Amino acid sequence: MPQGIAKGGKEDLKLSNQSLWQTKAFINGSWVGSDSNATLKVFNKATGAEIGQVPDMGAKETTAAIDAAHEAFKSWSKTTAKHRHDLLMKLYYAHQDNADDLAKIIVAENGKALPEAKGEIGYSNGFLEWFAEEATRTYGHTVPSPLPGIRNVVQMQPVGVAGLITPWNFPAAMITRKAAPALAAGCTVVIKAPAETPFSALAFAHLAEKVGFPKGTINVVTCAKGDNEIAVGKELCENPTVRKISFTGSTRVGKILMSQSASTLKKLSMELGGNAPFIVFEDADLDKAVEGAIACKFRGSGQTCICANRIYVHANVKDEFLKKLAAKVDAFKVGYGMDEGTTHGPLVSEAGLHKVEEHVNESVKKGAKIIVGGKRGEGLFFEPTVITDLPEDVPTDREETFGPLAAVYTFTSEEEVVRKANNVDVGLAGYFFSKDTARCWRVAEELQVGMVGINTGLISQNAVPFGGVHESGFGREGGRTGIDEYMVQKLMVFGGVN
Ligand SMILES: NC(=O)c1ccc[n+]([C@@H]2O[C@H](COP(=O)([O-])OP(=O)(O)OC[C@H]3O[C@@H](n4cnc5c(N)ncnc54)[C@H](O)[C@@H]3O)[C@@H](O)[C@H]2O)c1
Ligand SMILES: O=CCCC(=O)O
Repeated sequence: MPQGIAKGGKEDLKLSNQSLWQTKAFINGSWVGSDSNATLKVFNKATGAEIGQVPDMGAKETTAAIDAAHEAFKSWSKTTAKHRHDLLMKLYYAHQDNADDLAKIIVAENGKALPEAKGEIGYSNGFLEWFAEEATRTYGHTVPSPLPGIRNVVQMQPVGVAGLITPWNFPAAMITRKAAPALAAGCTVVIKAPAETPFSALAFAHLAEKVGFPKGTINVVTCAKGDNEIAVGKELCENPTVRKISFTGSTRVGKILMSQSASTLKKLSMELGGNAPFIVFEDADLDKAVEGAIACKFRGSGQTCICANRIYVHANVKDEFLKKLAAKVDAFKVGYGMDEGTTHGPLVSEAGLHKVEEHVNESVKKGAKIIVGGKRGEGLFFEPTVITDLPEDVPTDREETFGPLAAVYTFTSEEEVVRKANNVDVGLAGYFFSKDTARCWRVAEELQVGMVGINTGLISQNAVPFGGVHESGFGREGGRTGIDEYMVQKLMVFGGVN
């Protein structure tokens, strides 16, 4: 249970590179406070210690950041792809050199355990490297014309200023997954840092400044949750200078941003919530399935958009699966992420904690059985929990828990489980375990999701397209097409070529 209470302030982190810890926002190449001098306090999610304050900005500062990005776009968009590649690689190496410190910043502001934070930094830095390389491959194409004397050329051009709105669950990786392709394409960016975890965003800006990104190419606006967050988001969505919005977060907020962006018809990428099914067929390798469920369900203490939310296990193997799963969950060491041996951290907020508690309590009230955990701990901690015997119409059927709750259902046929798996409005990730090759193809094709893990619980990689279908949003991040989200096709038709 929670350990290390009363520690976790910024000094405890003992950063080798203190300059990574920036406490001002970054606009037009300058570190600035808010116009009103208002600040927002940021807390260590495990210990409750205040770790620092950052400016609480609003629409006015956001407009200044957009103007700066617009000015910088004029020259940045004209740089060669090789130049952008070289600068992004410098940024990649700067991140690699500071990897340990960057991971500690994530532990302090997000709460995940240090090994997992290091994993996030590896993932995050990978986007810088990947998109540095993709910068040089933004090929256009030629099209044979049906008309005489005509030659068609399609060139890829950067869309313009991009507004990037990122969540707290991957404070570093969600920024590089958006900013790296944007910058590689020739766009300039305004990042709205999450209120819960602004320091990783500011460390990113600091390293970008150090390696020589020109002023205005990267701007970071910080703000508190509530009115200012809404004002910043609205300005990004409604300001006609911004030509692209990329958002990762809840479906609820994604819909608001999409409707705000309609006034200026912006190009959009929406990476929204999920409700991932995780299916264990009768013929699955159960040890591998348990390993996959642990990795996928409890990553970030269950606070990832691709976490398993509904674990369906064939009735004939359910008891064995549950026994193995419960033993592993029981062995977690929950606590402050910098403490030796900690495997899992707290939730990010009281609202997040409350949601997990509600999901457990409502399910139990309707007849579900708790196998492990089930209660709040101190502060923002919730015991890693396994429940089973879920009746019809429990919260996990309808929405993602976004917390350390493994809800284990049973099924008896492939048709039944695929139908249940698809019976949600969202479709981000899905997983299943089976040794039957034909079934693997069949179920992978039938699941209505953007990404499917077959005999694995880990699917995230910088080299593959990440994104969903239905109310999980649209657009793909990472992979070969990730840079296209920040580019537009320009058709050039040359006449008189006789
Ligand atoms: N897809 C994901 O990775 C992801 C990330 C965070 C939360 N969620 C989902 O959302 C639920 C609630 O968490 P939450 O309240 O942090 O999610 P949220 O969607 O409210 O917040 C996500 C991010 O969006 C920003 N945001 C919120 N309202 C905004 C607005 N009006 N304009 C501009 N930006 C705004 C915030 O910076 C926040 O960090 C979670 O339980 C989970 O289901 C999903
Ligand atoms: O939660 C959102 C992103 C998760 C991931 O990239 O693996």
